[in-house]
Amino acid sequence: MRGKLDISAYLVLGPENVAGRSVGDVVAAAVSEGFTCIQVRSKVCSARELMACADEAARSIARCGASESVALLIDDRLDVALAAREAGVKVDGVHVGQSDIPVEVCRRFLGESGIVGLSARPDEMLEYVKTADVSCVDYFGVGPLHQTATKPDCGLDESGNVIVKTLSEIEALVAASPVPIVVGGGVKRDDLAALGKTGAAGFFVVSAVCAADDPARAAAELVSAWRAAQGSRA
Ligand SMILES: Cc1ncc(COP(=O)(O)OP(=O)(O)O)c(N)n1
Ligand SMILES: Cc1nc(C(=O)O)sc1CCOP(=O)(O)O
Ligand SMILES: [Mg+2]
Repeated sequence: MRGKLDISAYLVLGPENVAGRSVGDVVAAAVSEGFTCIQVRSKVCSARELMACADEAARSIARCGASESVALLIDDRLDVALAAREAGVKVDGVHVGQSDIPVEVCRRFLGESGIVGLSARPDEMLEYVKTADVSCVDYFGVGPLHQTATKPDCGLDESGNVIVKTLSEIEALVAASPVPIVVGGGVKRDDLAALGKTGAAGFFVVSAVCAADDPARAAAELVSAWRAAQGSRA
């Protein structure tokens, strides 16, 4: 799976995001419409609840026949990823932030075939992307493109102001980064044409799919807009 990792259309979700639906149903809607990567992320679930969510997501991916092409990652929690694997759930890796388990430790426990995504440092991001040791990292998650209620603490500077990433900053990050970059934070369909031109490997969303009236339709529109953006590059 690591060699085939595709972060072009990346859904991040937990039970608090799905507006009364099930995580499994929203994952199925996204994967059946072409989403390529799923991350289970919850700031309210217990470890056991996260394991159950991962199981639900993995079953939906399997029902779509995509277990060998769509990666399933867990946000923050290497312990949950390993425990879920131990319980027979096909978890492919983790996405960690700067205050989570270090990427070297994630790599050691997940093995060479595991996937490790890392959020780039919000301060001095360009310098960080240029100089970080990426030997254990498969991609950088970068944001926010826009302020977002889904993660009110993202992009905050020392004074508590939200600093969003401009398209030219993203372009510079992509050019400087030795690993692919996926961009999120308030991303909607209308952002994708411009985002595609930055050279980012993909986009990640929570609410554009999870809060939509029709998640499958929203997912299909996002995938189609991203593909159109890729087609018009060059
Ligand atoms: C793909 C992707 N990119 C960035 C993040 C943010 O991760 P982090 O900075 O660890 O913040 P939390 O998601 O843990 O609040 C992400 N989860 N996924
Ligand atoms: C999990 C996450 N990380 C971000 C970052 O900028 O690092 S923004 C974000 C949440 C994105 O949710 P929505 O698509 O609903 O805005
Ligand atoms: Mg995190």
